[in-house]
Amino acid sequence: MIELRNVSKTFEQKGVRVEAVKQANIQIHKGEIFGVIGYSGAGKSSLLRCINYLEKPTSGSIQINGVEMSQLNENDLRMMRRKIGMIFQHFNLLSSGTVYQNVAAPLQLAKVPRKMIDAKVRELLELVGLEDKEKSYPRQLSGGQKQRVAIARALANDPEILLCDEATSALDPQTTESILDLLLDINRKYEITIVLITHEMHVIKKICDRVAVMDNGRIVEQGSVIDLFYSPQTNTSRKFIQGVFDMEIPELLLSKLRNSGKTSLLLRASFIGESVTEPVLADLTAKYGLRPSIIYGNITQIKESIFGMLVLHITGDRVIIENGIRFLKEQNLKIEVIQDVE
Ligand SMILES: Nc1ncnc2c1ncn2[C@@H]1O[C@H](COP(=O)(O)OP(=O)(O)OP(=O)(O)O)[C@@H](O)[C@H]1O
Repeated sequence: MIELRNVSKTFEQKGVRVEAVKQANIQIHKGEIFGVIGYSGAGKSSLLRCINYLEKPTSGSIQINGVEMSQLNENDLRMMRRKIGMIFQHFNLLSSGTVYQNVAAPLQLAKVPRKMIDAKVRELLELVGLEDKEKSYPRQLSGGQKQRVAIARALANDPEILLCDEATSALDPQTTESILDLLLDINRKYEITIVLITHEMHVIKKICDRVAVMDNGRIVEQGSVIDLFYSPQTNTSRKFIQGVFDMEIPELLLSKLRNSGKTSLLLRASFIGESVTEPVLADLTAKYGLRPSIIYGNITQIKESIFGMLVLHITGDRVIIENGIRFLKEQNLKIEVIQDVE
């Protein structure tokens, strides 16, 4: 439903050209949560703002439900933007308005009758859990509550798409969790397509179905979140994953593992779903006489799937180890040799 084709955005300021987005190609399906992850300056905000034409792309095409955005006049664009809600890192609430007035504002702009506005505002405040705050001003609210008001406001015109610009970056971890739960809830209840940008893999892992990784203006990798964890193709992705699985092996341990004579390998075994690892390792011992030791292990939930990773140290005859690795791969484990520590 959202299609970006060869989208580029170049800024020019005082003779300096910055290519913020370079040739981006993305298709976002209706009802999914799509994340864009990248470090500061990667071009995420520029890309997101191109979707609703807050930034006009320098070149390329953006289509929403088959409508070419560059073909819309000002009025059509305004109507289209009503179908695209947006929330921001710093909430962007009207400080002089109450919670009620903030949520009602887009409905008033759209000239919705007062009675309908009232019913809608109450429904939205209930959805975001702020029924008792309608008379409060933004300054009287916590960060999490402000973001809830912003979400209610973004949903006022029943958008089909919600764009989230680092929506949880200013929040503490616990509040982040509750806002992500709310976004997930909204996505399921209303089947709203959500596009979010973040620099935190945790956010991607918790709620996104698919992800694009941005580096220096380019999309360097995209696909399902689980595939990204299972089989990252770029160093940028690997670094982001390391933020979730801090599996750097201490040098002190590596030097202890370096033994004499036998082949000594460090393997990373990744698995998805219910592949239970323990019997697999026990079978490896029973079948091949190999006795790997577990150096590191982690298991986590990626949206509705289970993803696990083990780092194993294995010693023995190289041919037997190779047979053992083949056996592990047959059990649906992804095996990578991280280091030959011989
Ligand atoms: N309006 C603008 N004028 C000039 N340069 C801009 C403008 N907006 C963004 N840029 C530049 O484009 C590049 C990408 O910025 P952008 O904000 O899109 O990245 P980002 O990944 O969202 O980073 P952050 O997470 O720090 O916001 C940066 O070099 C930035 O300085």
